[in-house]
Amino acid sequence: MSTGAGGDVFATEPPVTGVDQPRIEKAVREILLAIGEDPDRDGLVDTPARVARAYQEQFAGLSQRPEEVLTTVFEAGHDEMVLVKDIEMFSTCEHHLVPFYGSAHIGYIPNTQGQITGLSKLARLVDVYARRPQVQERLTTEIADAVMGILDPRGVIVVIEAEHLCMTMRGVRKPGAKTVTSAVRGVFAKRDRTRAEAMSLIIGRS
Ligand SMILES: Nc1nc2c(ncn2[C@@H]2O[C@H](COP(=O)(O)OP(=O)(O)OP(=O)(O)O)[C@@H](O)[C@H]2O)c(=O)[nH]1
Ligand SMILES: [Zn+2]
Repeated sequence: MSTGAGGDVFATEPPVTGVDQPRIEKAVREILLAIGEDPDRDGLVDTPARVARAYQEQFAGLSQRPEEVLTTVFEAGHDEMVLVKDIEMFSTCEHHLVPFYGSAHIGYIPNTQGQITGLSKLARLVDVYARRPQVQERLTTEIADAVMGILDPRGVIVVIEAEHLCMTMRGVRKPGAKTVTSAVRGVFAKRDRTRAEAMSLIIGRS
């Protein structure tokens, strides 16, 4: 369980360049040739352009910033835990460029002014980081650090459960294996009982 403090996550953000679609098209054509396929046959002729469009979507998070997404901040005077669980997420394993997918759960305890954000904004934040080449551990800590850095809550907990297609369809071939990662900050790192309460709400165990 990662317990490091948030803060410098924004300093490591990649530059916003967007996805270069013509370059992807050229590269995909090369890959098709390299696997011994004919990129000009009927079924494949539009594939490079399709993949370029799909990558535009799959990697859209590279040109989004967490602070653009976690915008709506209310002062609701609520200073107890807020937990959004079972946020469906799809990401791309940066080692093999195949999907890993599953659920993200985000809980936080607002600061003493009761600053909260819109619930959908937490799900949008997951997408900002998931739509990048990722490893699950970094995805988890980046979400936690962004919530910490932007909402300044008393604490945050992020748990992600995912299946990696690189472990399912190739390599070790273990369908069904789930990887669970967590990152806790603030009171969730300091207080066992607070963390246990959140964990029991998230996965029914403490
Ligand atoms: N920690 C971590 N490992 C990951 C993640 N996604 C993929 N991996 C692992 O990254 C490792 C890459 O290992 P390598 O030995 O370089 O690559 P490989 O020969 O394709 O490895 P195998 O998958 O074992 O066939 C594999 O063990 C993957 O299971 C992730 O999100 N987190
Ligand atoms: Zn992989």
